[in-house]
Amino acid sequence: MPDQALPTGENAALQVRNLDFFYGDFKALVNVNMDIANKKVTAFIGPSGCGKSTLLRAFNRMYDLYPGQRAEGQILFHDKNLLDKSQDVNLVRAKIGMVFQKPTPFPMTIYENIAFGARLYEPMSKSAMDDRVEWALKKAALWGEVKDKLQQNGLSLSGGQQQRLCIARAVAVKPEIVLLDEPTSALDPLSTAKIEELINELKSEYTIAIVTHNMQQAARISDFTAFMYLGELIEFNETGTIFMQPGKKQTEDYITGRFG
Ligand SMILES: Nc1ncnc2c1ncn2[C@@H]1O[C@H](COP(=O)(O)OP(=O)(O)OP(=O)(O)O)[C@@H](O)[C@H]1O
Repeated sequence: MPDQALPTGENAALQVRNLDFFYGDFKALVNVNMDIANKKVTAFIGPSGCGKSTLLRAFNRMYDLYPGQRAEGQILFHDKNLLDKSQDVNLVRAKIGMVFQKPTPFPMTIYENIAFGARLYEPMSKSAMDDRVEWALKKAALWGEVKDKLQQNGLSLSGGQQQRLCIARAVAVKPEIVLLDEPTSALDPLSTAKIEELINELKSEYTIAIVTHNMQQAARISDFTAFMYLGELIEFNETGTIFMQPGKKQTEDYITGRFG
């Protein structure tokens, strides 16, 4: 018996409907349908090239930056299709933030790494910004390590700290959803554990979608897991069910390491 029902309608932060995605003529996502649960962690797993990052990048229209890439179908966010050209893409990205595989701090101070994005979306006084920077760094469990060196370059931090800085930068804009694309694959086990702990804390306030190649990580931190293969969503369920009683042979083969 799953300990939580699959998200539907009112408890979904995003509703994905008949989503196809194209890189030029190549169809990388085929008719994806799923709901992303509000204030839960949803993990995306599957072999390399199955479309996990493509799906995540559709959630905040990151692909819009690249000519020749297009999504068809619907991703409903507060009852509106965020794929519609009429939707303000900057607003979508303010509400749906993203953290990438490789830590990507801006080449500026730790303070400015946080303040830069926050300022773009919400002009505020210096003291309000000081508070926001401290708040975001605390949310990302980094404040204690950097509070005395906020004017140091963000690139001077360790890889794990840089990734937490990127999470702080995403959170500083006060998004509703945080997308994490393999956020720990470039990190050592200790930094990975810190980020996993952080994800667990963040989910009380944010909806989180994470792509991971690490099966144990998906099992440890997610409430729901989606298994993808060749651009299709093969199976989506409560994480315990996916790992203990997968419904499809392909899912079972993947999680037991028989392919992928
Ligand atoms: N910019 C691009 N142009 C053309 N095809 C692309 C592009 N990016 C991805 N693809 C193709 O789309 C498919 C899905 O790629 P995607 O990066 O979403 O997979 P993934 O599951 O995230 O893989 P990985 O686990 O290796 O990161 C693959 O066949 C890939 O080759």
